[in-house]
Amino acid sequence: MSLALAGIEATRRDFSLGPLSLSVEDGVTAVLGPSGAGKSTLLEVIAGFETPESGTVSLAGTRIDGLPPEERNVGMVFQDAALFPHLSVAGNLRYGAPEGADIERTVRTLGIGDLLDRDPTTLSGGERRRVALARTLVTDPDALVLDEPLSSLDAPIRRRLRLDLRDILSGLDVPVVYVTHDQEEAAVVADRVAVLFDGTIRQAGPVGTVFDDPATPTVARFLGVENLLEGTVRERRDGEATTADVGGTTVEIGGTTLRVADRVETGIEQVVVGFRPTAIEFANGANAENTLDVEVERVVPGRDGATVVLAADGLGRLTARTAEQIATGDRRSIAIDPTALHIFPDEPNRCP
Ligand SMILES: Nc1ncnc2c1ncn2[C@@H]1O[C@H](COP(=O)(O)OP(=O)(O)OP(=O)(O)O)[C@@H](O)[C@H]1O
Repeated sequence: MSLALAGIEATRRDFSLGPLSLSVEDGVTAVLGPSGAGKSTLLEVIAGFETPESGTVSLAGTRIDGLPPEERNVGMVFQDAALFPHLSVAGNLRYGAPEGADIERTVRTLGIGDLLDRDPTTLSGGERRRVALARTLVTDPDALVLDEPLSSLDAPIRRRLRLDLRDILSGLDVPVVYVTHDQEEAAVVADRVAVLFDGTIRQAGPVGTVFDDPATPTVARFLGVENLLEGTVRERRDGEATTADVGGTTVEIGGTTLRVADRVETGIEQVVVGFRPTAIEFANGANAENTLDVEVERVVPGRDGATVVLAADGLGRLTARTAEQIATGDRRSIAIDPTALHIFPDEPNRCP
């Protein structure tokens, strides 16, 4: 089964979604984007609650965009996981389930057997999400869309449930569109990701590809590539891009040069170089590449080490993450692995 959107354009007062095309195969595709990007609007176009001005929505090759929501067989799980308060959990599951629905199997899959006699108002947030998902799954949908299904849950429950969701959703054999603004959640639950900004898809592909190789500085910044620096190409070198054989590109940024293992086409001079805070190492070895002297401006302790703001001559401020003992005012030497640097060649892709 595949779900395909082609040339979708929808307007909501001041907001325009699209033009947008997206193909979703069986398995989980996360739609990831900041608040107001149009993620919910996109789901509503798929489920039939929003009518686009142009474009088509097809399921298994058949157009469904002319059908009302109840005839599309697209299951939708809403953000607030609303259940019928006057029915028990079992009553909620039976309500709307088609003749012969395998409620028993869904109950087992979601591990909610103990909850069947409960009044929905007595459920915890996590339990309510499971029941809301179960209620949608018993309708045996041909496609499933979920709008931030784990929002407003406590972090530990969220972490546990997203692992469960991964197993449950990927076992369904239908296309699943999973909306979230949380990149970690997307990486755990989904196998593909589409990044939505200002109503358009900026990049779509396997989770690993999009996270490792963001297409533009805007996508990169959203995915945690916090250091983005504008520079000029000084040298292009062939050869294996390894530490032993210095291939790649040399970029000058404010009088400092950085070697990037990526290549840049001839003719492109102005680039943006990006790297994650974790790409910065506090160097001990003198022969590490891309070594810079920095001053520690700020240290913010965190769960996985500290986030550190560094002032680097010529480069401005950099953000690093480290478990090392470090204090404001320290002068340190850092090294940035050339293979951890991204290079964005296009002129319109300036630092966001
Ligand atoms: N019913 C509506 N009427 C008018 N404008 C709307 C309506 N629903 C959403 N919008 C606007 O459309 C834009 C996109 O909203 P949407 O809810 O799709 O974004 P989102 O990416 O899901 O955001 P969030 O992560 O905050 O839920 C926003 O600017 C919002 O204010």
